[in-house]
Amino acid sequence: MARRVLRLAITNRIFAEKRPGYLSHSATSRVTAEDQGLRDWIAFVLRDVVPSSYRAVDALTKWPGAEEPAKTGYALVHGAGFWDVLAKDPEHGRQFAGAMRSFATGDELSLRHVIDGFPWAKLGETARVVDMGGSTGDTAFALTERFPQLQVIAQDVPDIIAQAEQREGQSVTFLAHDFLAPQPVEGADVYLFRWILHDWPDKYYLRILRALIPALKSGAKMMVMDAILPPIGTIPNINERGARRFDVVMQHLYDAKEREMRNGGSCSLTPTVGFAFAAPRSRRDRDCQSWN
Ligand SMILES: C[S@@+](CC[C@H](N)C(=O)[O-])C[C@H]1O[C@@H](n2cnc3c(N)ncnc32)[C@H](O)[C@@H]1O
Repeated sequence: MARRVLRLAITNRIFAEKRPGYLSHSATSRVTAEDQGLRDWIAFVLRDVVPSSYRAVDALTKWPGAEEPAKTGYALVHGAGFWDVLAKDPEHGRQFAGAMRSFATGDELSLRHVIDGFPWAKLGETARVVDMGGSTGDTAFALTERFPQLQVIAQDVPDIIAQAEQREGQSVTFLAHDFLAPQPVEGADVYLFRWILHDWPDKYYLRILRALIPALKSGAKMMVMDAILPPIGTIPNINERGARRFDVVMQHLYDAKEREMRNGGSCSLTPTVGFAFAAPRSRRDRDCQSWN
């Protein structure tokens, strides 16, 4: 059986059989063996995404219009919502954080868009940045590496924060915090949401924003980094397909969505709770927006 499966894999350039009966690595199998993040990504797709998609129609039929992360194709497969499963299974959480790290290794989702997309240096010497749902700190470390004067606080759920490690010569503060609860870090200059709001249906999105408001000082910025769905057919098909694939996966995993450009993308609901639009900043000048 192994020979049959491996020979199928070889047709996808995974492993090679240069001499009949002798298996060797191909570039693809070698990078998979050596790159833990890539393996985490593959595990995320196979264990979380694909089975959830298979049950998505069942979930929509059972709970139409639910707007509940625990009423999804994912929940039908795993018996609970995505975030609840991760909270009980640290290895699953580690794997998800690894998958996120792996996503950021490609140019499209690179951390350099956070670093280059905003004039961080102009925030001043004592500026504080809170990375909401900041995982094990990749974004926070990228920011402090380039802008050592910034004080960056990475917040996430307790199990993820427990897995975060300091990096030599850099200092990031890690804080377990549920962003549905009132924000404990008051008066920061920037509250960053990188790949957060697209994980949440509107009802929860508004709860996240409302929980932040009492901590805001005058002039504080809320920075959102998410994809924005363009009007259909207005960008190259390969890019649009990628964005719409993410949109549908957000539904299957969390009953959430990528938001549309005509509604202000992932900033669409911010005016509802009193935020004002400041400026779009992105590599395409339109798919990341900052609000204050
Ligand atoms: C899609 S990941 C994005 C991670 C990170 N911002 C990045 O850019 O790679 C979403 C993050 O939100 C965190 N998260 C989920 N629910 C949360 C909650 N209630 N409070 C705080 N963080 C949460 C997850 O643990 C995860 O790290």
